[in-house]
Amino acid sequence: MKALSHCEEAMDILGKFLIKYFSKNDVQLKNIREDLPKIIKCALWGNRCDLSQTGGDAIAQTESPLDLVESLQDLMLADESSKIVDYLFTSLNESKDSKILDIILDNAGYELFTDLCLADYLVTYKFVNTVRFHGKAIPWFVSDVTSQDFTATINYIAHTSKSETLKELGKRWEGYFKSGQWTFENEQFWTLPFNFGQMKSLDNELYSKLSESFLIISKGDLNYRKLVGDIFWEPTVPFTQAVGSFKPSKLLALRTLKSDITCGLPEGLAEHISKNDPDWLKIGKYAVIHVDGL
Ligand SMILES: O=P(O)(O)OC[C@H]1O[C@](O)(CO)[C@@H](O)[C@@H]1O
Repeated sequence: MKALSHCEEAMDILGKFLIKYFSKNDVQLKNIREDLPKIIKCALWGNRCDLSQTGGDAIAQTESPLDLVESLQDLMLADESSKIVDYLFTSLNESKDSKILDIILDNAGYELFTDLCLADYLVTYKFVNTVRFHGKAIPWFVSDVTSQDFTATINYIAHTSKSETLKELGKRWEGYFKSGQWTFENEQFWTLPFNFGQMKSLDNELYSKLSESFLIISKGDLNYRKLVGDIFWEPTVPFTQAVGSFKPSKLLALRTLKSDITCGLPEGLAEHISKNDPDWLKIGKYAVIHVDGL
């Protein structure tokens, strides 16, 4: 909760941006096309704020999240966000009313706030109709979201926060849960010692559930490791190949690098960075956006 309340200033900036947007009746598609990648990248960089990086001490995100997106662009080693934006826009014209977004969550605190903002943006502009948030059944990797964290976060934002904007946003989110448009689920698979490639054979029910999805978003470093089998791939091996048999639906992975697994990088980039920045793989400074199925 400290990690969340310490970031109130940054949350307020992002919250104001969204609320201003949501209250306009004449939002142009061209503005959404420009802003959607920024909201996606706010959720990406939210993954820097991870208590496992500081041995449990709260990290404060104090800068404007939207300014950060621009200033951190050079630290993105792969950025396939345009593929996902194209996919979302192309599908806007489909009359399907059952587009499910699944978000495989990572950390509570500021990161969860940015995930909720992204979900709200995608629901508000009808890119998806429902959202299933997948958290952990037991506490996991210091700050991973459990059901208690999830409820406490929405409660804090809707009722305790000092910002009227955040309160408004929190109440919108309570409404989504009341109506059943958003749900929180915490299947056991996420805290079992298996890679996602093993899901189909070990937890077919979950795999089938994810197969209904219009888009799956995987957050963070550990989920990414599980996606690519926790294998030391050559850095240039395509992400799609590293993901292997885990193909329930289209997939978007948002990860800041905190462990020594890489893939999907341009030729020579890994060698170049490791010369100048030997700890590059472990400090959450660099990031990737990878997609599969597109
Ligand atoms: O919260 P995230 O982004 O999944 O980070 C977890 C990562 O942090 C570490 O615990 C330490 O950096 C890694 O072993 C692990 O992959």
